[in-house]
Amino acid sequence: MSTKLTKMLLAEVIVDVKSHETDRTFQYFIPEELQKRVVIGMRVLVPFGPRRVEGYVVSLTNNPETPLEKVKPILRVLDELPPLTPELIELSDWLCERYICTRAQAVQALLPGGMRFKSTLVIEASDVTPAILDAREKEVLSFLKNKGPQVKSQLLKDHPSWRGAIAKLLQKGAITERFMERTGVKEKQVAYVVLQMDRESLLQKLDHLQANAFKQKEVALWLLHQGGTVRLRDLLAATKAARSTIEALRQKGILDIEQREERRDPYHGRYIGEKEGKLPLTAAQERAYSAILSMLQTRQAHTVLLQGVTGSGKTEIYLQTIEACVQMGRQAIVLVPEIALTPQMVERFKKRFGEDVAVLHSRLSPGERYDEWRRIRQGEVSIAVGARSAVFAPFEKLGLLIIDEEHELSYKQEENPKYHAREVAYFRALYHGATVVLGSATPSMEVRYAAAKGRVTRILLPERVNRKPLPPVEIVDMRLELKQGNRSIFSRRLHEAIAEKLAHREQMILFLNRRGYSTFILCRACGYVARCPSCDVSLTYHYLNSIPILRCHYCGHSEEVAGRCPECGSQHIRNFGTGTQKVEEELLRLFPEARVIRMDVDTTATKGSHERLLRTFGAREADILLGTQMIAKGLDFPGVTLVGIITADTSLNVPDFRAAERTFQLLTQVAGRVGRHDAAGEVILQTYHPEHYAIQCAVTQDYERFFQKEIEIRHSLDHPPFWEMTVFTAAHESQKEAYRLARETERWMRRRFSEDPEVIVHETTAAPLARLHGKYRFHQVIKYKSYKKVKAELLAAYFHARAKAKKIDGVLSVDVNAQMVL
Ligand SMILES: Nc1ncnc2c1ncn2[C@@H]1O[C@H](COP(=O)(O)OP(=O)(O)OP(=O)(O)O)[C@@H](O)[C@H]1O
Ligand SMILES: [Zn+2]
Repeated sequence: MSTKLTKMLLAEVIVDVKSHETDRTFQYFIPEELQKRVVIGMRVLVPFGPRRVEGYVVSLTNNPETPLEKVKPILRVLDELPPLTPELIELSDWLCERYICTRAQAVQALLPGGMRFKSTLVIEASDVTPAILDAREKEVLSFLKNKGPQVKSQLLKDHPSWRGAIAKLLQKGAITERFMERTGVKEKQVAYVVLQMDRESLLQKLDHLQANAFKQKEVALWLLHQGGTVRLRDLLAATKAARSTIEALRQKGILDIEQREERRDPYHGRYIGEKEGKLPLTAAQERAYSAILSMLQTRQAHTVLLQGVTGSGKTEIYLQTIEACVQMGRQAIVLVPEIALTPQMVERFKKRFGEDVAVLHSRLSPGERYDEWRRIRQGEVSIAVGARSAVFAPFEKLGLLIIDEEHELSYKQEENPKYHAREVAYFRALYHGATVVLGSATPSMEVRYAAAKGRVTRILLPERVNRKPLPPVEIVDMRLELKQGNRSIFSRRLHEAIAEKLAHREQMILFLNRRGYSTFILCRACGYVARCPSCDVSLTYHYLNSIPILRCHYCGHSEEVAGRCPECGSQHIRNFGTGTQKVEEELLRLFPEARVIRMDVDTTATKGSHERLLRTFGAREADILLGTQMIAKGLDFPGVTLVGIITADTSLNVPDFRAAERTFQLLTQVAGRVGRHDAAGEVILQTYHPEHYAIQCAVTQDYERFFQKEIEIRHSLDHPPFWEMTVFTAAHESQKEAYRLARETERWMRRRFSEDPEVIVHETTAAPLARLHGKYRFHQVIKYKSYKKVKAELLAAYFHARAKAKKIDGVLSVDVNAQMVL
């Protein structure tokens, strides 16, 4: 026994349990038979309380923390290759520290979601029926008997009032609980038929078969003809053979059936054979390319801001620097915002690099994601293109990390860990001595300011590749339109332009950053506005299969539209404001001959719909592409000669300090969709705020002027990039409790930092979205110059207030380096 013990090694394991109390590593011993496979970074199955959960080995040791008899064993190893590299383990530690999350959350952010091992607590009625049950208990029991086994947490969520009854029924033995386990996605195994002998021996063998075995002969010869290995499914389909025929051949040793792994390919080998060569670079591109290349060669971490107007050929620079990087034996990651939304981008990478590219984004099935991820982990590809989470692509020799449209808010994750892809890229660049390239026509204030301070190298591409000027932008003041009696969505100018383009068979893009039919409905008699019962927002009017319906864009609540005001009974209840559905309806009314494609969250919900709509438009089978911000970036259609901005004001009215920046960026991006090719283009911009600097600068597409103006405002208001901002959000059904909870963090931080000029502790205030999902929300904002200084206290304040939150059933969350404060 004792000799065995000295041989035994222990593993320090992060367990998949969602709680700050279990946020440390646990020791497990490594059974003899798993000695070889339990290595650092490996995913294992371990017992935890009554459950079996997934865990991640972060180190190995021989020093037990508790008596060895009490240490439980690792049950199983879940992968062939450890999914976490040493770098990723370090990165997960950094994520915890930087964004205040649990270690399990940090590790899971690094791995493709589908591979997680899940165990869920299920309850069901037993055979025991106790004599005495109260009404509630009877209700629960009959529910379970009718509906069968239920996931406990879900049931409690749906019926919070059943909690007590369920506990009592468990005590009485009337219901039982058990863990239901589900392993995550696995390699896809496919049955193959493999010939077991060479041609000569096969022909001999077939000669000796009985004369009536002609089907067996036919199948064997077909297999020989196919080269000896085919999928079982294909063989059955091609030869129409029965299973028994195959079995007979197998028993004679002529063939065998093997399970082989088959990669799921989200792009089905598309774009193969459509390889595209590189373009000769323009002088400006060449300068940018050489600058990035020389940084790559230093093998030191560098950051470049590639600031190029729309159509300046940034993508070509990405492609060529990646090629150079791969030739150096290193790897590259390219992040694009919501890649599923830019199939044109994927296409360019696939056509340039073919099989050397893995694509990662949320619209892939879990199996496809897992396989693409494994192609990266196993070193089969050198390039990963994807949305935010692709920044974690498990490459081991990273050279280049490119973030396209660097200013996009979607690079910040809104759930734990609330990381910013740009910051993760910096971490990885430092680890690997890699270069980070941040590309944008309208850089974020943070990055442009860092360039001004010399922390980031700025490279400018001031002109479009083809020297085409940026399109002229014409402002239409909608207040004047109204004064002059035009109540339509379209100004006379825009109306005219649409008619003219239609007559010339030219294409156009119409932009409105608001989906649904109208913004809200209002009773003109009493002022009643239909609001969500659980959120502090008005409901949006939609048409769903031509039936009007009211919807909450935050919680998904929907209800019928009343014909009369539910408050005063008046019939003067009308909808106000304009969404994409209403614009579409108006277009069809005013221009019945126009072929319109509407693109927003509602029309692109199904897989592939986004790509299909864009392809239709690209093939010029439609005249007008109408959409939300989904169509603002990355698109390049030569047939488009007009961009119409229905209203520039939607993002301006958002109660957030980035509203002006957002508006300027969006408008510049949309305007950039036109005039990129031979045909001249124009932009018509409708607004009620023509004098606003964000709109004025967008009209002249003058980024630098915008930056100067905005940076002054940020400075005078103590906003980022001068200060970093962390936000505590407290939520509770009771307004008072929500406020008190947020106040806890304020008090804590004040006590530590009231004298410190480099930390600003703001007063607790109601959140702009003051109620959501039935809970009141309060914000408490901390601003500081150095995260290092506040880190420990932020964490302490969070733990302190979270303990209170637990007692009163409230929710407390913290967002470090918050991007949006809603
Ligand atoms: N060196 C080159 N020679 C010829 N054409 C080029 C060259 N570089 C880029 N192009 C073409 O110019 C167009 C614009 O380039 P690209 O899409 O790379 O610009 P971008 O800066 O990424 O634009 P956006 O930010 O608007 O998406 C593309 O059609 C591209 O094929
Ligand atoms: Zn709601």
